[in-house]
Amino acid sequence: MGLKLSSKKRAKRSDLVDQQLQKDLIQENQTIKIIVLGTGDSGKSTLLKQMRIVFQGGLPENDKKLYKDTIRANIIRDMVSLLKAAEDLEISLNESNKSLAKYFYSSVTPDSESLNQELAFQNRSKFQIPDQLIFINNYTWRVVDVGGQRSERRKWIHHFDDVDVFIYIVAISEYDQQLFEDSAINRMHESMSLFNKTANSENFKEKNCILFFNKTDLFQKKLKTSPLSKFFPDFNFENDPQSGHEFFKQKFLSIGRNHNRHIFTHFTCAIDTDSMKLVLEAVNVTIIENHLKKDGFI
Ligand SMILES: Nc1nc2c(ncn2[C@@H]2O[C@H](COP(=O)(O)OP(=O)(O)OP(=O)(O)O)[C@@H](O)[C@H]2O)c(=O)[nH]1
Ligand SMILES: [Mg+2]
Repeated sequence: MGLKLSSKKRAKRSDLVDQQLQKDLIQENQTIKIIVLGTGDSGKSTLLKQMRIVFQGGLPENDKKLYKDTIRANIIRDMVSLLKAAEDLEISLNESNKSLAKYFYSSVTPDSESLNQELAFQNRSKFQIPDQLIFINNYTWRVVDVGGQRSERRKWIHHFDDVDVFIYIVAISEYDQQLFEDSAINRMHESMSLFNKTANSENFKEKNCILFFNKTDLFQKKLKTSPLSKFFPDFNFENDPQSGHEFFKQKFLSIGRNHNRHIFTHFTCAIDTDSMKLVLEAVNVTIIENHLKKDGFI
């Protein structure tokens, strides 16, 4: 039959299929799926931006444009809030402020907004690109960045399959703040309870974890006026950053520690690219070692 391949052709085709399968396997082996979790505002998306700056040499032009529009929209929205508050509090504006006010009010009419600006007024999570690729030498990090507020967390489960590395971010400066979603709840308590739920869940309980204590810059500043013991009465140490770091590190380690995994900790200021470069290089080593161990290479 004409449709039958000669045995030589069949062998060649089979070789090609084998080669492709091998290529796919290598490609697959070298893709590392990383999920970044933590409560709202802890710094997850900022960490991802720094990963792209440090390992990819910057952000793509399209993203920059989107951020520019978002920043502009946020400024306008916040100015309008301030102006409305001034009105409510009967604070009178001088002439130059009045013309500025007119400009800001007119900027929020629907027909004067670009599509991006309009989008910027919606929930910030809509701007998050949940799944981003970062190329580092022979490896591809597939980094999943989710929204951390309570309403966003129900979507997390869709990203839990095949996770290789679990990063959890705590905003250490939030020890004296209440949740945006529920003003009766302390943000640090929320973060500890969320860490308990996720780190000890079926999906992650045997996975190594990289734990970031972020916003150390704000933590340092805040301690001067907002004593830690006021919010955590079991903090019986000097009210200084080092003691505070150690205190929260032990709290989180005691929540997540078990015999099947390591928890690697880092204290970070995610908005500082120079310091994040060093942290992310250390994280890269941890991630590669983790990957090689999983595949039985070391
Ligand atoms: N001062 C300071 N600000 C930070 C730091 N890390 C992040 N931020 C700021 O904190 C805000 C929230 O950061 P995001 O990265 O958007 O937080 P997120 O965890 O992605 O928040 P959601 O997506 O809402 O869950 C942003 O304005 C960041 O610039 C830090 O280490 N220090
Ligand atoms: Mg985010």
